Amino acid sequence: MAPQSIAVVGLGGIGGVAAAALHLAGRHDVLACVRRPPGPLAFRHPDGVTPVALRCLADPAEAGPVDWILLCTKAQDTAAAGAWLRRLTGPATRVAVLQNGLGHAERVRPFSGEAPVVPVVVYFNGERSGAGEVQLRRVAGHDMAVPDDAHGRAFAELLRGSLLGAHPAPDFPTLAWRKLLINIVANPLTALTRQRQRVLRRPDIHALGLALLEEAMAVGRAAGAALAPDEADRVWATLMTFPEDAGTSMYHDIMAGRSLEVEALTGHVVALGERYGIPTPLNRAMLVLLRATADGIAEASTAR
Ligand SMILES: NC(=O)C1=CN([C@@H]2O[C@H](COP(=O)(O)OP(=O)(O)OC[C@H]3O[C@@H](n4cnc5c(N)ncnc54)[C@H](OP(=O)(O)O)[C@@H]3O)[C@@H](O)[C@H]2O)C=CC1
Ligand SMILES: CC(C)(CO)C(=O)C(=O)O
Repeated sequence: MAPQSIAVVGLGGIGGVAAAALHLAGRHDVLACVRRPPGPLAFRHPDGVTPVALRCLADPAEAGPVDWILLCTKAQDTAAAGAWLRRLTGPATRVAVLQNGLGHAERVRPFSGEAPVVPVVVYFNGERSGAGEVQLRRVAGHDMAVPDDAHGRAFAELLRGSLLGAHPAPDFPTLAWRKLLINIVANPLTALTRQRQRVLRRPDIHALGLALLEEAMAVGRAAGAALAPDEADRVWATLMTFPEDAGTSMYHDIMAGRSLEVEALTGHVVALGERYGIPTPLNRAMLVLLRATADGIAEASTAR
């Protein structure tokens, strides 16, 4: 693959790790599109800590079309990043969406038009600290999964030689559902308890998590995902392989008083449950708590 121009939109946990890894690999021209230019960044990864000096733009009006856009904002911030997507998209642009949830292409099409979209299931854990550090925590298995088509394979090739890899997966829709299952338990349970993933080791949280998963799995199966009969146990076993000192993206948001990615995760499962006539009372209860918490955060930030 010839050197590509890559714009990473959103330099948080995931965007920070992706931009740093691609920049360090040195094969491509990486630009970070941010709201506020960050100071110097230190990239903490399994092999050590490396300083990275990323080229940054803070004004979409200064951006032009690139080969690849990596959209790394929260799902609810996609529209706010629309000005970046419009300016960065040209006839040869592909958009990789590194966001949790489903429906990646539908979220970005209003802003990137006909550009091919690569939905990316992200498995690695990324954390951006206020101290100018971005940290990659690896999990067992692949860092990311993409559809096994020409654009997905091109995304995997883009990352070749970097600290991150993407696996082109023929059963991508089921993998995306499996990831959503992880997110409808790990994210709300860490955020609402304000504890990192260690809290998932509690037997009472385990029991609640399995019950949330059983409801969501019924919805996933109705939506066509090929989930195993013992999928809930498998999801929990996967969660137990994650570092217990890792947070989740929603945990970091609640601790920092930022908006919460509620509707794309628990909200989506509850909405699909309604569509298919599948009851999801426990997820609905989580949704009420998450929405009330998110509203409280918004009110507190307006009052400041
Ligand atoms: N963190 C993780 O370990 C994982 C996260 N994910 C998913 O990846 C996605 C990204 O999550 P994560 O990296 O944790 O989120 P973060 O909140 O850490 O980062 C999101 C970034 O987007 C930026 N942003 C928001 N709006 C705009 C805008 N209009 N223009 C430019 N930048 C903008 C924010 O900027 P600012 O700094 O100014 O607020 C922030 O830096 C989410 O969908 C999440 O669920 C998936 C797997 C793991
Ligand atoms: C896998 C997990 C729970 C942790 O990285 C995640 O997807 C997130 O934090 O949003």
